[in-house]
Amino acid sequence: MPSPHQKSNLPILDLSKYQPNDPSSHSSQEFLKELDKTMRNIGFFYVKNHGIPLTVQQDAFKAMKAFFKLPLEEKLKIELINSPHFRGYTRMKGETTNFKQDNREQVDLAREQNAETLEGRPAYVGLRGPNQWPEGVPGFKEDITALMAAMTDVALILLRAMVRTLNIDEDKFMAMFGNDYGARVKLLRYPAMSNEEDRPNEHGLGVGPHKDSGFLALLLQDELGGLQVQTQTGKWVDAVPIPNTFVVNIGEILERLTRKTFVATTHRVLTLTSTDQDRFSFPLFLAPALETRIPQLDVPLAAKNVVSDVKEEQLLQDEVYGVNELNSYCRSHTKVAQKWYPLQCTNGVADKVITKP
Ligand SMILES: O=C(O)CCC(=O)C(=O)O
Ligand SMILES: [Fe+2]
Repeated sequence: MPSPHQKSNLPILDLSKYQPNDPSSHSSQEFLKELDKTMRNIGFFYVKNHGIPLTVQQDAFKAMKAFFKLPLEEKLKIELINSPHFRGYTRMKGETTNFKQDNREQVDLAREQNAETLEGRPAYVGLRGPNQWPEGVPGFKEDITALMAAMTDVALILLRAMVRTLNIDEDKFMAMFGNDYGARVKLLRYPAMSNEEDRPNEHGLGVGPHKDSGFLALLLQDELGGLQVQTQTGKWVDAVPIPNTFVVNIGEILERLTRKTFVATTHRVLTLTSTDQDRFSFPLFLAPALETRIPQLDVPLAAKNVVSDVKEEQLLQDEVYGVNELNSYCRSHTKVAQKWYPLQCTNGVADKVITKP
């Protein structure tokens, strides 16, 4: 079982203070100052007054719960293995993080895109494509899409604000990933420790320690808890659920870009022993276009000694973002990766080679 942890007062930022069209206003400046401080320290915070209506949040959660209640054979109709774009359903314990099986089931979705010809192109192009939508839950696509879209808007506002705190030209920065940014979501169900049918593994981790690979993640969690963040000194603290807030954490791109001025947050989810209810959450991951070469900004390497349970070799290895994203699928969804990318995912590491015709 994971080691004991401590509760902490993680920062809560008020997004209504920030006016993206008037970043010099007093309240915008206040928000940016607080954001800057948070980003340089824990790199993890709650956002309140985000403007996403409760009904949008609740409808999406209802749709997600209804999907997970469907019989397994129904869920398997949209299984991830059908999709070279890594979109679809993964059954309980079907994913691996930090070398351990996760205790969760999930649906992966992303911005709706057309599949592209792969011939003569880098393998990661295959990550773009359509979603698999289930048929058994009326209104599922609409409800999930509505929350996804609203969260993408908030994530983009936050990213621009983060860029602003670094004194970088926002538009120049944004042009780097243009209209083709990636916005992926996961619908997640973590069974309770007492769940007989889906008994979690004894290691007690819903998902093991990891950093998210993109710019940032925005997450809506239910009221049960279990999410934890690792501080830069290595302590695990509870991200206690706060109603009508979203949780934000920094991804690896911002760490690489800023030469560790911002450090990607290490986090994990515990399977709680104190509740007999299943936990649900809905993270959105904002990332650059797959082709983007991730530069390093002209800033000094931050002199920080950051403790993390995530090993360096699990982190971004390549300057092309798409190579990293495919890399992480090679590790987390081995079977799907072996079916669609057998050459590229040799030894669990995505090859840079152009797809063979
Ligand atoms: O479910 C959560 O609270 C966190 C999920 C997460 O960190 C992830 O899927 O990357
Ligand atoms: Fe995560």
